Amino acid sequence: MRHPPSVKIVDVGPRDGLQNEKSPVPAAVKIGLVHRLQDAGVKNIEVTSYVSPKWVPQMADNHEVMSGIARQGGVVYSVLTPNLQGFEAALRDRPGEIVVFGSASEAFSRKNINCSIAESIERFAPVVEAARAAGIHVRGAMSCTVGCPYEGEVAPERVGYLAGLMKGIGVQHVGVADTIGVGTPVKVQRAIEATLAHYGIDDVSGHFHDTYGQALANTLAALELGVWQFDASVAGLGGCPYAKGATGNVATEDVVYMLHGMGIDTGIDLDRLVDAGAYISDYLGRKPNSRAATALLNKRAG
Ligand SMILES: CC(C)(COP(=O)([O-])OP(=O)([O-])OC[C@H]1O[C@@H](n2cnc3c(N)ncnc32)[C@H](O)[C@@H]1OP(=O)([O-])[O-])[C@@H](O)C(=O)NCCC(=O)NCCSC(=O)C[C@@](C)(O)CC(=O)[O-]
Repeated sequence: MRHPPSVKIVDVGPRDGLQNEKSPVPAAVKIGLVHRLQDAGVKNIEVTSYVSPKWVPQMADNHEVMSGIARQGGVVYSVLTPNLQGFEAALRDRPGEIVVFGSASEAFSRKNINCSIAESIERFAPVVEAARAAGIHVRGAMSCTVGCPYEGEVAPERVGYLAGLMKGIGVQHVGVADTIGVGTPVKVQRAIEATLAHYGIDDVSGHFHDTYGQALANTLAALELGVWQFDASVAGLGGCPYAKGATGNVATEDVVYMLHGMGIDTGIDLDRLVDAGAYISDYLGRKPNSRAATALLNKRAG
């Protein structure tokens, strides 16, 4: 099995990781986290989202956070938005990449919180046209394409269907997302294969939550199909506001530890990444949800 020589990691901790926190996290702390991530060599950071503050109050400070970052050359600061209203607000904050999202399962519509595939595509299709006209790269998050809270397993045909729709409206890159962290390696591989019918390997990434402890195995399974881009969340921050009990993304520290152990370059300094995870975990008053970070912190403490 040949693995890619290097892997691109998008740290989604400041957005996906913190969006679910019950108590407000001050913008200054979020900015501090972004600074620590970039100091650790993370070149892709999903900073915030431009969504309804009624549904996701934690991201209401998007402008303050984006305008407070001391930007480093070579770092892409991405933001998530579901509609033109959010895109127009995001544009003034000069994001490097826009992430749009849609549900493969229509599950969210049943809770009347998100929407059906058709509704979500209708909502974010204008964002794609506008972002591309502005020269901004567009990534599509294909939520719930591995497992879904209401339907369980998602058939690969439905994943392929969603990927085809994304392609049809001009989304340049898609993330196969196990939003609730129920996936196992073979299911992940099937979802990725279905996506690869529409997108080349350079335009597909993996986004795995760790609810059942499978996220690292799922990352490896995707890597074995040639996927070389992954979302991960420092200190394993996060959960899903609409999926009760779902935990955070795979911890960036764990992914980096695994990849470096396999001789795969990430450009990330693991020790400094552990510092970034410890910084936000200290603020939140809990331990990092990362086995590698815990081991390294214990080692430091002697
Ligand atoms: C889904 C919609 C857009 C439907 O938005 P809607 O169709 O306008 O209807 P609504 O009733 O849900 O919301 C209406 C209110 O939201 C406002 N609104 C509407 N859009 C925006 C916006 N962009 N920015 C600011 N405000 C907005 C709108 O102006 C209105 O305000 P009001 O008149 O009541 O005062 C809205 O409910 C919403 O933004 N919900 C939050 C969705 C969200 O953030 N979900 C979590 C992110 S997805 C995720 O985490 C999964 C992912 C990507 O990580 C992948 C994975 O893990 O698998």
